[in-house]
Order: sequence, then C-alpha cells, then structure tokens
Amino acid sequence: MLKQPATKYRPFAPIGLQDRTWPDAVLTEAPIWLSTDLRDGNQALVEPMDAARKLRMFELLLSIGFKQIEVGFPAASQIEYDFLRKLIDEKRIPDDVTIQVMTPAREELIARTIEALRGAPRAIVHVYNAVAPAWREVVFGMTVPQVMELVARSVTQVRRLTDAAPQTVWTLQYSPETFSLTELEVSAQACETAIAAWGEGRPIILNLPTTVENATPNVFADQIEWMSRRFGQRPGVVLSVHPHNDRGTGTAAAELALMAGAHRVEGCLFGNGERTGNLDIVNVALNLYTQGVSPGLDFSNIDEIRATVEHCNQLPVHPRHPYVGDLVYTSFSGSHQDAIRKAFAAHEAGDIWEIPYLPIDPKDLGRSYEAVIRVNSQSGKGGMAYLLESEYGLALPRRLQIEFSQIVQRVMDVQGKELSASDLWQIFRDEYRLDTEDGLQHRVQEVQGSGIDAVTVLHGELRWRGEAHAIRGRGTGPIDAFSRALGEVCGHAIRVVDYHQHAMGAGADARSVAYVEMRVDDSRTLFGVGVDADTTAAALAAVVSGLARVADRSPEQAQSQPEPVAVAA
Ligand SMILES: CC(=O)SCCNC(=O)CCNC(=O)[C@H](O)C(C)(C)COP(=O)(O)OP(=O)(O)OC[C@H]1O[C@@H](n2cnc3c(N)ncnc32)[C@H](O)[C@@H]1OP(=O)(O)O
Ligand SMILES: CC(C)C(=O)C(=O)O
Repeated sequence: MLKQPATKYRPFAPIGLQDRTWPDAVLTEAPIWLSTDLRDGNQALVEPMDAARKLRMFELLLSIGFKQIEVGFPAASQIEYDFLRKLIDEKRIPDDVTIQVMTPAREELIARTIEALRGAPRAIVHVYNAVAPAWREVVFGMTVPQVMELVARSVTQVRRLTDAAPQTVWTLQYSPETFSLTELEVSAQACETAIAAWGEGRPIILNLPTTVENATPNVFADQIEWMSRRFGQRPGVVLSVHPHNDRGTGTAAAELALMAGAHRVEGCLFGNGERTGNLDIVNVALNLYTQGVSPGLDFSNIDEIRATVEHCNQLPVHPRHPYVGDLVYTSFSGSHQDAIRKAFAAHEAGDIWEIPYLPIDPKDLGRSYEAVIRVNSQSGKGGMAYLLESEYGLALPRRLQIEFSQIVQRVMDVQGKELSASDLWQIFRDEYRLDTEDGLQHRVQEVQGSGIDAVTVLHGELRWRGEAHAIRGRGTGPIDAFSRALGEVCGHAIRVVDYHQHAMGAGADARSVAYVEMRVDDSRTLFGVGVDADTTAAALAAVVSGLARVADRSPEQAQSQPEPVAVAA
C-alpha cells in the first residue's frame, strides 16, 4: 500500500448539480427490471453457461416474472446465436416478455445480431460503445466527434436493418458504456445522436451504466438526475441504469438512481456479473418489498432460485448474501435471540412485521423459522429456550432457563461448536434424567379430611437407584406427601418451592411436563423436570429428577458447588 495514494489515484469529481431533488424522493413503485444474467452475468463466468444451463436460467427468469430479459450476445459465439434461435424457433418467449440482445457498435456484429433475431415477435437491440476519456483515447483512439460518428453510423444501420423486418416490434437500447466515468455533456451528446439516428419519438432505452463503479452513489444519483432533466420527458425515451458493484455500493447506486429519475434497472440474480458483480436485482426488489412496495418479481421460493442460479453459474452464493444467504436469518448472539423470541411471542397474524433483527419475514421467501435462532458460545438463555420451545414444545420457566443455560454454556465451553435443537434436547434429557427408570411405580393416594384441614396420604412403590422401596407420606397435596416420603427413603430434606406445568403435544399423544423448583437439605434451589401422560405423575417424577441431580454430584462437586447450578434470584 502506498503512503500517499494521491500520487497514484484520482478522486472522483462531484457533479455540481444545483437543486437536486432525489434526496427527498420516495420509491413507491417497482421499476422495469431487465435481467442480464444470460449476458453480463454469463460473460463473467469462468465457464459460461452451456445451452442446457442457459435454458434453465431463462425459464427461471420467466418463473420469477421478468418481462425483459437480455438473452445474450448472439454475434459472440455459435452457442449464443443458437440459443437465441432456439427461443425464437421453439416459440419459448411468452407474449408479455421481450428479449434483448447486445452488440458492440461494429458493422458486422450488428448485422449478425439482427439477422439472429429474425422472426422474434418483439426485441430490444442493445448497442453500446464506451465514451469515457480513457476508452476514447486508449481503446478506440477516437476524438469526441469520431465517437458521435460511430454512434450515428451504428444506430442508422440498426434502423435500416430493423425497418426491413417489420414483423418484429423493435426497441433500440443505447448504452454509453462507462457513463459514470464520462463528462455528462459527452454522454448526453451520444444519447442525442442515438435518438436522432433512431428517430425522435420511437421507442428507445437510454441505459446508463456504472460500467466500473467509481464514486459514492450520490454522485451517480446526481448524474442520473442531470440526464433525467435532459431526457426524462422526451417521447419514447425510457431511462435505465446498469450499475456494477466495484465499490460494493451497486444496490445503493440503483436505488438512488431510481429516486433520481430512472425507471428501469438492469442487473443479475444475487449480483453475479463482471468482477464484483452486476447490481443484485433480488436485493433491490426485496428492499422495495420491505418498504411495502410490490416488486412485481416473485422470490417466494428463494432457496430453489438460489440452487438453480448456483447450478447455472457454477458459483456459490455467499452465506451472508442479503435475503438469501444460509445465515442471514440466523441469530447466534444472546441479546438478539432474546429480542427475537419476545417479539415472536408478541406478534399476531396480521400485525405489521416488527421483529427485531429480521428485516423481512423469512416465510415470505419460503424460508422457515427453524434457522432463525442457533445456539453457540455467543448465545444466551433466550436462544436455547426458543429452540426447545419451537422444536420440542417445552416452555421453560424463566429461572429454569437461567439454570439450564449455564449447563449448556459448560458443554459449549468444552465442545466449542454450535448446538442444534436436538443436541439441546439430549443435554436436557440427560441433565434432568428424563430417561431414568427411577420413580414412583404404583401410586395410591387419598385425601383425608376436608377444607383447610385436608391432607393427602400417598403410598406406593418407589424405585430409587435400582432398588424398590415401599413408601408412605402425608402432606398438603400429592407433591408435598411424596417429597416427604422420598426424603425419608433417601435421607434428605426436600422442599418444593415452586411448580409449573403445561401440556406438551396435542390430542391423544399429549403429555404433561412438570417443572419443580426445590431445595434439598440446605442447598440453593434447583429444578427437577418430569414428563408423563398423567399430570400428578409428571410432578412427582420432577421431584425425583431434582433429587437425582443432587444425589449424583461427586463429593468434590458438592464441595465446590453446593448445588448443581446456582440460580440467580
Ligand atoms: C460493458 C461490457 O460488458 S462490454 C463486454 C461485452 N461482452 C463481451 O465482450 C463478450 C463477448 N465478446 C466476444 O465474444 C468478442 O469480444 C467479440 C466477438 C464481440 C469480438 O471479438 P473480436 O473481434 O475478436 O475483438 P475483441 O473482443 O478483441 O474486440 C476489440 C475490438 O472491438 C472494438 N470494440 C470494443 N467495444 C466496442 C464497441 N462497443 N463498439 C465498437 N467497437 C468496439 C475495440 O476497439 C477493438 O477494436 P480493434 O480490434 O480495432 O482494436
Ligand atoms: C454496455 C453496458 C450496459 C454494460 O454492460 C456495462 O457498462 O457494464
């Protein structure tokens, strides 16, 4: 890296646009979208698409709802030419869709391009030539008047050839390539030249690219507003933009350009394209969607779209890619998980979407909530509670969440890797001895007395540490009676301080889950958990679970940790 990069790089010059209006504009409708996946996207691939991949991409674009599709560069290769012929000859272009093809401003290539379009019902012929100083001087060796002559000559040729094929409805697209690097007067002159050669009032798209993104997006917006003031009201003219993403601001450039007067946007799915990519159309479309504006493109099965795009381009989409990446609906961090879980609980069908950290409802794109919360060492109790509730129907009381999250954190500290919902469930089962054989086998219980004097007498056969014990206890209710009886057998004083219970599952398979917060001898409180088809049996199993957790501690653990897990008050 240079200490003085100014000796090598020039800053972009701002546009002295007076009274710019775009900063106050609000986008309220979708632009015309042009997919250039099959052209600009394709020309940037290590291995350009073969015929089968091209067709698959074309069909995908149709299914998403694109009405304008740049299908290739037919003069570039036989594959491109044959693909275009296939679409036309096999009548694969729906009535409401217009194909576009691209050609440089070169006579033989223009001729072959228009020849390749014979029989197409509608077509946009896209002619381009670079107009920026470096290209004029270095690539073409042309003065500005010579560049204008090239434009006039090429467009006149397009007009002559297309006039000779009136069965096709023709539109011209003229792109002053390298527009954003070019003096605005030169770009405007090139566009005026193209309009004049094509015929004032005839349909023409003026497509203004950031061929290489070179400035902050506000500068591009100024350039577009400048062009819009000049051409926006001209009959037959549609102002289009074609951003690239060299500075990582392709999306912003497109959005500000729309605010500045463009009505059409060219780009590729998930931003494939030259170098750092073309504008990501999915990104702009879904940004509009999250503002309540229908984009007119359907991404309701975004994962399938991604899989097809990855197949066609033979390039992966990054896991953090906006709206589609594997990780973009996932929160690992505890405070995010906590906020998401609370907001999901408060959200009701029909409400405005206001879930923290989720700018869009993943379900709108065919994604599930399953991946929204994932648990690793950055997570807290909320995330783990969310997974156990959403996947296993366990609504852990808050203090149990705190207790269990400390157990999970210890596992995480040892393993250091993400824990899935099923990992958490297994840790939970192990920790709370849900698979134990211990417990009350037969229970007979009766209430003696009535009202405030009523007592429950409970007896039965207890299995504890593999041995059977006949037990009998009296208490204010079955839990109290059982705790006393169990305490006698095991030599501990057990006191239940809190109790929660809920149904798990539904219908005939429904079971009851009980969470008992208890104190054993002088320990701090800890939880036991029991699951059973019978509500009381679940509660008694929870008492056994809590006691087993205390009894299983080694003497060292008992010394260093007086209770299995300290629960904050
Ligand atoms: C902004 C963009 O995306 S532009 C990229 C467009 N896409 C592609 O180029 C992919 C497909 N291209 C191809 O297959 C080939 O480049 C072809 C078939 C079009 C042309 O191939 P070739 O004739 O071998 O020439 P090559 O690609 O080297 O073109 C360079 C020549 O075209 C000229 N040229 C380049 N762009 C243009 C243009 N838009 N209009 C007129 N002439 C142009 C150059 O000045 C150069 O001329 P020179 O030979 O007199 O020096
Ligand atoms: C020719 C144009 C539209 C182009 O592809 C570019 O400038 O990137």
